[in-house]
Amino acid sequence: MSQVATSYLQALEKSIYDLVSETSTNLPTDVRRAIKKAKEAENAGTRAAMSLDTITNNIVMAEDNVSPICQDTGLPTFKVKTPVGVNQLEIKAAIKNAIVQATKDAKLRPNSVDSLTGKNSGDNLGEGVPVVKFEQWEKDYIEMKLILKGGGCENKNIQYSLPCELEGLGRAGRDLDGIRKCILHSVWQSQGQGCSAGFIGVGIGGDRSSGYDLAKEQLFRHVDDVNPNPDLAKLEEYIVEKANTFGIGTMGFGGEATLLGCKIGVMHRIPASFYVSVAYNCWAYRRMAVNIDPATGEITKWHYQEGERVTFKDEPKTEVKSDSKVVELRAPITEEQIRELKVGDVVKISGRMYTGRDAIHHHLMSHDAPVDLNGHIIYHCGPVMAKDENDNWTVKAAGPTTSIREEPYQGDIMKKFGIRAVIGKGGMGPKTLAALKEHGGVYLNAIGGAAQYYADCIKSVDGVDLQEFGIPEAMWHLTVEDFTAVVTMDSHGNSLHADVEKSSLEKLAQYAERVF
Ligand SMILES: O=C(O)C[C@H](O)C(=O)O
Ligand code: SF4
Repeated sequence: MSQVATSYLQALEKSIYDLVSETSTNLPTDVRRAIKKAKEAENAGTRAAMSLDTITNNIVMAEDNVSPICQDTGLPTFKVKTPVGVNQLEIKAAIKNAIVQATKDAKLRPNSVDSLTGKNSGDNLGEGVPVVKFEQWEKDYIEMKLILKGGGCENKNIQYSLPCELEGLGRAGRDLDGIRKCILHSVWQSQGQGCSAGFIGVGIGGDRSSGYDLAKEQLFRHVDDVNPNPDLAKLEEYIVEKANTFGIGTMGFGGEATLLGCKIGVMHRIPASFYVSVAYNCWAYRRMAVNIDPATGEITKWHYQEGERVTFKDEPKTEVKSDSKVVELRAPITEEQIRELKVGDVVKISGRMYTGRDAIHHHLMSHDAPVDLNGHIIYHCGPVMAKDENDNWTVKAAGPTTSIREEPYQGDIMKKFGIRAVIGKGGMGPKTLAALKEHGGVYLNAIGGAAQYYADCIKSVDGVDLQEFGIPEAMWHLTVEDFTAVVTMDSHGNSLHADVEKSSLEKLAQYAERVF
């Protein structure tokens, strides 16, 4: 291969690596502005304001450390437009190489799992992973867009087939008003589980797959653009305004900011089908795009950076509200200590905790635990890990994962092993709530996506079990200091999540009347 061709390929790979690293570690300017607006909407001292404080601290830390904003770096999805004549096979190969390198450098979590065997490939490659979609265009440069959309918000995507019946809103018919109801419902059903305050992309029409594609395509629009279709522009504005009256708030803790953006696209459908597809994206809205010179492989432009840059540095700190009790916890914890905790209390944990998520919960149902969990704390977390120069594990990113997935197991496992506390995000359901009451347990909510903030609380990694499940799913033994979380389900039958779900349903029901 000629010298020119080699240096083009090297430069291209480096450009893609930079795109991946930047997307994972540095939120775009338009997203930062939306988060700043959310922060300004919250009353100082509330749980929502404190959570947003943690989120903005985390954004600063991720940028400074050049480390993932959230540990779940998602399913890397590239959309590439190329001038006629550019070799797409070379671009695909360069994307794969860049992904492997970014995974080695802990800019991405190894996230590609064989769906049948459960084996993690370790390098983010796999059948259909990463997702790369090409299109040709008339322009003379390459445009490459990337979105790293995590699993928790992906799980909150929803597709409606009209006509349908919706909780709180009644019948949604095949017209603009039916569409309006579906979109409002989609935000409500997400609660805090997709790490609200979030952004939604909506696709009207198409079939089941093209509808979702259209919804996801909307996530590449600028947060502050205006839809060229006046009906959709009106609907987008309406949805953001009304969704922010639901009172779901950041992480579902209650509050003013629930939805930071709504972008709607439309396409034709066939007579029998009428889909409204909604793609929910967490606040950690990691999407970026670059233009690349096809002669040199160099980046010529970064997108989403227009306007005033919000750094979140040197912002005044929100103090913990005076009526929240702050309790220090250290495992092993007694039942008496747990029974004293009430919903709304803030806990600061120091000492040992163990990670455990989907594979561990499934495993513990039918196996012994590798360590004594009596009185201990399980953290629903799949971290990004790296080895330091002495071959010791270090934590690169470690926020909570969505706890509701463990609902079928959690109560049984707590009782079986004597676990006293679980930390996660988004809350859990009635089965776990009943078990917390019976056994003397507590659910602690951490701030989803705040992976740098929590990684900083982890002072050492003292061991690991069940590593065969892959890095995110292994049981990591961590020593933490001042790891802060909020009691959102206590041992007296109280659940903030159940309360917010109920009150937000009442708010949703106020919008049942026809508007469009
Ligand atoms: O997989 C994770 O670490 C988190 C996930 O994105 C989630 O929101 O549950
Ligand atoms: S943990 Fe939250 S912020 Fe991170 S990917 Fe999942 S939904 Fe997004």
